[in-house]
Amino acid sequence: MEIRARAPGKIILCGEHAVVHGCAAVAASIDLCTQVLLQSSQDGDVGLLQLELKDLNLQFSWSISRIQDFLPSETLPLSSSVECCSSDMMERLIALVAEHNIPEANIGLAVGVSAFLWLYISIAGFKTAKAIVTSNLPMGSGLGSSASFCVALSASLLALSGTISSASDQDGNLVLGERERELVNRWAFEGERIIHGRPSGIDNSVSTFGNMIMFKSGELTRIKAGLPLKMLITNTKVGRNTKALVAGVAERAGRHPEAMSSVFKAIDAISMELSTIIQSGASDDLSIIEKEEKLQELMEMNMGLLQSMGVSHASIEMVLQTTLKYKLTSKLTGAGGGGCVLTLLPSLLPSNVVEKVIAVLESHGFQCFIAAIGGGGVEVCVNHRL
Ligand SMILES: Nc1ncnc2c1ncn2[C@@H]1O[C@H](COP(=O)(O)OP(=O)(O)OP(=O)(O)O)[C@@H](O)[C@H]1O
Ligand SMILES: C[C@@](O)(CCO)CC(=O)[O-]
Ligand SMILES: [Mg+2]
Repeated sequence: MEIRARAPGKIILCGEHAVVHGCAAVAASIDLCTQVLLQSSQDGDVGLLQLELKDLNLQFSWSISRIQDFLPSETLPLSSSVECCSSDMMERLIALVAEHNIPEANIGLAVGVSAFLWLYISIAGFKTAKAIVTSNLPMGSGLGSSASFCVALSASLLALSGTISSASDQDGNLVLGERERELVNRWAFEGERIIHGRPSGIDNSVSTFGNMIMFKSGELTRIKAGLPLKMLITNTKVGRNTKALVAGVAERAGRHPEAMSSVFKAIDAISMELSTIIQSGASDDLSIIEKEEKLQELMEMNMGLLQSMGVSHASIEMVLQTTLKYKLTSKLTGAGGGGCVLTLLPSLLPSNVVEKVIAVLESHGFQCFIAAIGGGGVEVCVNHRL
């Protein structure tokens, strides 16, 4: 059997970090994704669990009996009853991953590989298989690489275990119902917990369900954009990790509880207003230009509040200043500390302005692209004949 799953990355239009503290945030899927190819019985590889990270040219392999010796197996696999990874289990997973020498430059991968092991064993049990992962999302850059990795893995493993087994459409993709997507999402959240420590769940939710969502206190509301949105994404290429940034904000909130709670509350109000504007249709009193101006103002306010949380970075400030010279508004997206920055491209902006701003940003060593926003969520395709 061969299973393919793909799950999109995301941008956060408003509300990152505050969403971890129960406030509203707005996110949309983008047309960059992580793909997992799961091959169940490999001739000659019986008794092995293999993971290949193709883009990084890295391979991991464990004998199933070694994993069984190492991990308490009484309750595994769990598949339809989602459980979180205990700290004891986490220590064992880290030890299993540490048996492979991950190059120092990729050391952040250790948590991703631990999440793979946890999802694999919890959902599929001790089956022989090989997972090949590819992604065109920049890793650790604010575009939800960790969530799309966990969502694509969870979906493929739930299909392998037979827990999700819907009919296929004409392209061979499983037609996933709401409950099946919900199960994928809950497992992906557990994977995100291993990578992030304290995720809000917004990244895995938008990757699972796609389109545009508002997310608050674990609740997802779908948003139908009435306004065409075009965003330039600038990758500063400054590496950072979401877990450390989220922990840093929590520490600041611990030191200044009243001030930080006001910051979070202001962001909540900005997210609500932003979602209302995005959803308003063409028949609304305000023209598209007026709406775009409001969005720019809200993005600017959100960015100011993110600065006050301590999650900006010199590279992000450089993008803000550069785009401002062209009267364009930008904000960081995702956890900040480097990573990616969004710039709203208003509908009447001449294309030569976009070209000029991209040229200046790229002259600083940044990488710019325009991603399509709001496509579908996770897709799974099962081929029983292989
Ligand atoms: N394709 C992948 N293969 C293996 N591990 C991955 C992959 N993509 C992401 N990861 C794991 O996720 C980590 C990056 O997650 P992190 O949350 O810090 O960044 P992000 O998800 O790209 O950004 P954000 O959370 O701000 O949207 C990597 O260090 C790795 O452990
Ligand atoms: C920084 C954060 O708010 C968004 C990361 O994309 C973390 C989270 O919500 O899990
Ligand atoms: Mg992440």
